[in-house]
Amino acid sequence: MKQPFTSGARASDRPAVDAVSANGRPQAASSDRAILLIDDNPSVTQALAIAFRMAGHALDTAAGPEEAFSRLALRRYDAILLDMNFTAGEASGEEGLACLRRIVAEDAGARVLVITAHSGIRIAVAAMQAGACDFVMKPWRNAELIAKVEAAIARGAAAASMPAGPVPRAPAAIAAPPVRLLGDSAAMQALRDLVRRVGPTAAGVTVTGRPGSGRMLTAQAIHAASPHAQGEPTRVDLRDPAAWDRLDQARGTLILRHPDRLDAVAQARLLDRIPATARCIAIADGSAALSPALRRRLATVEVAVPPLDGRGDDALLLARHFARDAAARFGRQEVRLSMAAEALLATTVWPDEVRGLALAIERAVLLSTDGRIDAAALAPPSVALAPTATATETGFDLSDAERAMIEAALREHRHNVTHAATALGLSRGALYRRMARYGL
Ligand SMILES: Nc1ncnc2c1ncn2[C@@H]1O[C@H](COP(=O)(O)OP(=O)(O)OP(=O)(O)O)[C@@H](O)[C@H]1O
Repeated sequence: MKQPFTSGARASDRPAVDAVSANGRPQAASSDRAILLIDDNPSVTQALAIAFRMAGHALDTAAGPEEAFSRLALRRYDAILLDMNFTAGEASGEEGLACLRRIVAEDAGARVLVITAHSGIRIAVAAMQAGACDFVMKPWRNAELIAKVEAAIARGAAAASMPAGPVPRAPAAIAAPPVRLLGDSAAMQALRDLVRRVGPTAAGVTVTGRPGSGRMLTAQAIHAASPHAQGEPTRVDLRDPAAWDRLDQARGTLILRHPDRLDAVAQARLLDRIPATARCIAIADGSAALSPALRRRLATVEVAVPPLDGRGDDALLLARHFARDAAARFGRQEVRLSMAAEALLATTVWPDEVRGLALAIERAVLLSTDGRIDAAALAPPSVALAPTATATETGFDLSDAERAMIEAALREHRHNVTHAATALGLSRGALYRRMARYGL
């Protein structure tokens, strides 16, 4: 069971504030520290957001691991506060431990403080063993909690300026967010595991999969898990003759795009040009077209990125992530996906895989006027419920997707056909005809 949050911080508990505004209210000092709180209890997140703001720190919140990894992919946080249970009735701490292990595996420098129940010593110990840097027990005093977070950040900054370890880190304030391969499907968990295993080795790795599925992101994740992580990888698109000159200067990681599209002579030339000390990560449609000699150099291990339609609910998870990202980049409020939009996402095969999905979501965020994305906003005009469109033309399975979208829209609008039709971008008559066709 989750412990109730005690916000009973006395005035003396409150951290000092730097300034007082004209209206006499305390004004938040601005540190450039960014902290992420992962907790599903809105009263905890709201109370702590105020307490941290008073102490001069920005606090972002995530209601659970999915949102947390999305936020962690968008920016680097100086510290992360992690509750250990997210499901009602769950008190084992296993959910928090799994989340902690993934955070630390993807970013060895992450400063994670876990929040445990007052009797949660066993969980606190397991968390420290798994890589947490401190723990806080419920109920806490805000000043104490903030002091612990500040101390963790200070220790992190000191560690970052120490001589480099095997996978050195750049100082948090200037570093880009760590590479995060998002997705909770078994296929994506297996991909992350493989990245973790091959990343630290010197083995040549070829990342294969469909264009737009995340091959470059996977190559970057392998590089990020390697001993060369601090340096920028040298990228060479082998289709561009002018780019070949970069091969000669390559140090550390060399990311080679499309070696499989070279003919046999060019593949032999490539093998001669790759510096002996370079760690190669190739990106290819498949490894079959590589000559045996090049395969030995570039594809000791093949890492296959799964197609998006084999990743279950990941399309939805990614859609929410891209919506969050787009809203931040375009200066829009965060948008919500309607049930019909979610139904569409669950059944659509995007022509350009994850990139196609990201594009559709970004467009929908930009064009949304009411903070939500409906199904009609997601399908490009040529595929949106168009009677002439076919599955082969668009990759969009009309029979399944259309029925699911219509059912979802009707459910969402409590069977008000006019409202459901508007949400779907159809006239009432067109919706009635489709309802009849699907027996709805
Ligand atoms: N699992 C994922 N989590 C988060 N973002 C993802 C994921 N997979 C792909 N993306 C994003 O989708 C876009 C396309 O991915 P990426 O560039 O890695 O594809 P690719 O397979 O290398 O495509 P191409 O070879 O055609 O350039 C990028 O913006 C990438 O960050």
